[in-house]
Amino acid sequence: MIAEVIVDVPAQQTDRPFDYRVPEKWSGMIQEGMRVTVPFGPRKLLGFVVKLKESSEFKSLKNISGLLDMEPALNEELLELGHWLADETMCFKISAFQAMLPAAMKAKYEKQIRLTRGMVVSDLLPELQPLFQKTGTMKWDDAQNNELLPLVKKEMDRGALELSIKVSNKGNVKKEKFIKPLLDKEGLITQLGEISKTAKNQRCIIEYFLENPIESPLSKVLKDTGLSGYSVIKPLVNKGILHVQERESYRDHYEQHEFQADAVLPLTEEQRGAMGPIERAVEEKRNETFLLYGVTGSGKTEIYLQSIKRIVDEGKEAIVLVPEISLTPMMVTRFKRRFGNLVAVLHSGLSTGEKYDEWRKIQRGEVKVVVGARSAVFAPFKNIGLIIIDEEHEGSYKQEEMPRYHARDVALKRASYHHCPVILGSATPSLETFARAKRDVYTLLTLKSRVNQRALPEVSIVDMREEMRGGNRSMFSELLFEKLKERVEKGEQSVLMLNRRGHSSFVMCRNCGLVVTCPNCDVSMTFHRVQSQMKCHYCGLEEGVPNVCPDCGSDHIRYFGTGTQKVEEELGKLMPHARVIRMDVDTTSRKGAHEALLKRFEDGQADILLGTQMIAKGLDFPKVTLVGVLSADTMLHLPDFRSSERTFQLLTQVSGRAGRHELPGEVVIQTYTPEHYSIQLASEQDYEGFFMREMFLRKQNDYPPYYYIALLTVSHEDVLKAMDTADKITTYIKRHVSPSTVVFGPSASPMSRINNRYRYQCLLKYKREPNLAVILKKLNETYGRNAAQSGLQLSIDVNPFIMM
Ligand SMILES: Nc1ncnc2c1ncn2[C@@H]1O[C@H](COP(=O)(O)OP(=O)(O)OP(=O)(O)O)[C@@H](O)[C@H]1O
Ligand SMILES: [Zn+2]
Ligand SMILES: [Zn+2]
Repeated sequence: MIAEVIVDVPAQQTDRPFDYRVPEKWSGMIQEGMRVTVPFGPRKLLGFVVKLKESSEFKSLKNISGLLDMEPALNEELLELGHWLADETMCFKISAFQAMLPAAMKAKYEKQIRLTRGMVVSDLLPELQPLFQKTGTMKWDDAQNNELLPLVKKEMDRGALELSIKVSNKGNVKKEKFIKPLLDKEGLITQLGEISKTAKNQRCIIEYFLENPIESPLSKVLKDTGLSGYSVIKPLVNKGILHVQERESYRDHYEQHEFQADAVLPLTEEQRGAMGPIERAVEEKRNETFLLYGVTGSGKTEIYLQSIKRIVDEGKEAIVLVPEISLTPMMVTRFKRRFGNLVAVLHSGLSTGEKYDEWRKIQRGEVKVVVGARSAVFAPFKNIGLIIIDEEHEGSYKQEEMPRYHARDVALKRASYHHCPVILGSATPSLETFARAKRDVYTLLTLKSRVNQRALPEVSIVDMREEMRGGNRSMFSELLFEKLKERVEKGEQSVLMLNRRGHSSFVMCRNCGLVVTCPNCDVSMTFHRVQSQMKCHYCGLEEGVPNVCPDCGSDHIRYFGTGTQKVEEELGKLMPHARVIRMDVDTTSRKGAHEALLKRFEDGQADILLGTQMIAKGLDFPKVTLVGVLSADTMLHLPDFRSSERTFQLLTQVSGRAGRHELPGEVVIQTYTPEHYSIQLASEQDYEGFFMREMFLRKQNDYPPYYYIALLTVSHEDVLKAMDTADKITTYIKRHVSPSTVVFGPSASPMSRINNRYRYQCLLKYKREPNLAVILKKLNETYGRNAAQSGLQLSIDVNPFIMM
């Protein structure tokens, strides 16, 4: 039997299957979708079996050298999905397959030294013998660290040792010992009588099993008895009193949490109206896409929960996608309380091992629901009954690296395979989605009011230019300051959002106005207070703050702008009594920090939650009655056609955090452009007004959803090379597209240099471009082929989400 294998080399030349012979011993076992190891040139590589066949057109084939899976890592559907993903997003097949699997299943390549066939340990130099005694191999790194390489080299030259590569999973399966008594109650009592009084620990263990005569993990036994180490158990195992078995176990991030089951809420009339069509689609196994368009706090999540309940009751599975930053403990709790152990959670806060374990639970069908960020759309369920994408407009659903996929597209593709419905939910749907709903491509379900008719918060806009003219130089307007103070006094909570993009602290010379920029990228360096360092957020460069201006030599060099740290400082000065929790990349980078901060706020240990965009979504705190936006317009002026849309969405979302429960809410938006329609309409919470206005502009400028776009970016260290290639590419495209497609460029990218690479781009706008796939493929082949040698990089983004 022959296997077609896609090997683990993400490059143009290797982006096709290679034929290998399946050794006789594996002929019944090997299946499509399994991971194997194969010899490839001088190396050994991981690969995916994509097809099994009887014969090959090639004569001399190498054998598959190892099996990494006992079950296919990718089932038939996912394998097919991988091919589709590679075609749609112009990525390598291997990148597509790996994107669908947890990181733990990527290959770990380890150099090792082993005895050459026919050699025995005693043939080696005496110093090396003990090291090869056990397995006949040793790790290259160990040899290196122990200065043994010269000896090893000698033996290799003489042919006694050889180098090999061990391919294994990056992550491992956790094993745990499980202990159970082999004797009944009476037996244990008898043993207790026989054991010496001084063997306290052994007695303690026996007494434990008298109380709990069931099998328990070693860790639990030790924890409950306060003893440590397996060594206290071992004598009892040797005596035949206890039995030990090592088995696989799962690492559970939520082990410490207890989730109490909660009641299903009786739906409001509006909610029932939306549930009806979803239920019918589920019943009829119809592949229908719904847009659940409901204002913030209208009870969308409750509808998700109840729809999923139906699916699970039928024995089917559901995928729920939530943006990474909304995947808060609060959200997880809602699902865990409803579905208990049937829920798997996948988010970036989990360790590699925890993610791997959640994935295995899904693959084995031990859970029925997965709640997760973008990549959870690839959950290896076999019988999907429903896919939900909450906050469907969110940018984090688009992956900004290879494969550049959008989770929404993948969800729709999977739903059509499984003949099941999809629910897209949002208070501020993306223009693309709402337009489709208006044209009846998607079924529109609307929730106009908040649950229990709670009013949407009242929004005031403050013109910061006038504050300035009035002599207020603080970052707080008088109105916002008054309201904040009032909340602190009344013991109510406030949320303050600083829209950070482009407004984080920078370092400037007050004498000549120079702003310190990154030497590798054309962006200003960001000042970080804690380490007193400047960082470039694009290339990662870190530098100390200069004492004198590099340009004019003045020592009046200071940091400026309103980073969250700066706001925190100012709050400390203005309202020394207020307790503030700050949430930004700096305070949440440690594992679990995000959760802990939110918990403190929820428990009422702070008056003000101050943060970046990450606090805008999903939070549902009863005592929050005020939301303040410090600078609404920082995103408005970015060179991206979606900047108004993003501003509108963000302001609406963050406003929705106020007054969700008994207490009414208020919102204060500070801005330098109060007249802008995004800000005006967000303050009126008028999504449809915004939609009309923005659609008009998109139509005028030939942008999505009227046109599709594709963005090609060329980068090279040599500015002329980058420019010249972009020019060639643009010319090629212009010559081959149909007349209705518009081609722009070549032009410098908005981020014209990142990490010392100059960037040029070419932009296509098209309604229907039958040649697109062929053109892009051709360009990829031509310019991707020798990427390593030429130093040229071409990135192709079909339907880009960020235009930089
Ligand atoms: N039928 C119902 N009866 C009573 N309370 C409900 C009902 N449905 C939802 N709620 C409650 O109303 C609040 C808001 O509901 P939910 O979080 O589901 O809204 P949402 O539309 O998903 O919110 P957002 O998108 O703004 O995060 C929650 O506290 C929820 O428990
Ligand atoms: Zn200066
Ligand atoms: Zn940089």
